[in-house]
Amino acid sequence: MKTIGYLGPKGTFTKLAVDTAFNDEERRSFTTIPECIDAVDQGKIEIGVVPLENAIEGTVQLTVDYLVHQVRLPVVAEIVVPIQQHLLVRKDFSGELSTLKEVHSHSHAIAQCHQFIHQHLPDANIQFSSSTGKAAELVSESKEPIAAIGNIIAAKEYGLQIVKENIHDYPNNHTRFLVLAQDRSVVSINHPAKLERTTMMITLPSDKSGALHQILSAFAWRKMNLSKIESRPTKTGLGNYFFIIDVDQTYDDVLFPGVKQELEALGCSVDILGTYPVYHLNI
Ligand SMILES: O=C(O)C(=O)C[C@]1(C(=O)O)C=C[C@@H](O)C=C1
Repeated sequence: MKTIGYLGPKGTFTKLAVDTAFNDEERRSFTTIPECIDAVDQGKIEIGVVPLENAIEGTVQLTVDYLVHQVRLPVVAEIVVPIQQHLLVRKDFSGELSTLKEVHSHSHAIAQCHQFIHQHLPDANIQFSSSTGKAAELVSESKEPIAAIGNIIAAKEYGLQIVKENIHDYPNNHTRFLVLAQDRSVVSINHPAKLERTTMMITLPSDKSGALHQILSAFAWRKMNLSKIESRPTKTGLGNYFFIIDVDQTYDDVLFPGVKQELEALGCSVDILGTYPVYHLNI
């Protein structure tokens, strides 16, 4: 039986994404994203699912950085799920929201609810946790008037009440999760894929004027549709960046090798991080 690792503990959005996409594979919870990625890399589990990007807060930098700088694992699928953030407190809490002393959650969840916190919990200390599930667990074990931001499953798993629903600051809140595996044949998601995507990493030669324009031209004249371009530091010195580029089509033997050749001729280095189906799922 295959095992799927996820950012845990129970009640996280990552777990929700896993349960929505997969059937009977075994699940194993990890406290951090790197631990989950390492376990796939070391062959302790076959599949890992980690958050990549949220519609409100953007990229989960830890995931990108760890995959680029530490452990290169193929991305074999992407799962996109809606994200509804709720304010969770213990069932015996009956005070006003303004009396809550602390609000706990994952940094991305906190960021998705900044306005709500600003308006309704101005005196609460913000405490970051390794996941929304961890925050809910912590609140359930505390006697203090504190809250967590998390989902409905976390409320159920940790016996908490939802005092305020849908507290994320913008509608259409979704998160992209990456499915990582050494062998893509072990991954089976029984839903129709919405599209195919290829993620590339491109490092520019230093200080070459017009380099980014030339990179984009290589895709543009081939009519290849980019859905994301983001720069990240190479961690080799100030001003040194690489680009992560998502192309909304599957890797092929004509267009992609052509782009690669053209970019390498410009002095860029090009890596394919994965070519994979994208599943938009409803929880
Ligand atoms: O803490 C969780 O529940 C997670 O699964 C992590 C995570 C994230 O890293 O973005 C996933 C989805 C939400 O956007 C908030 C938090």
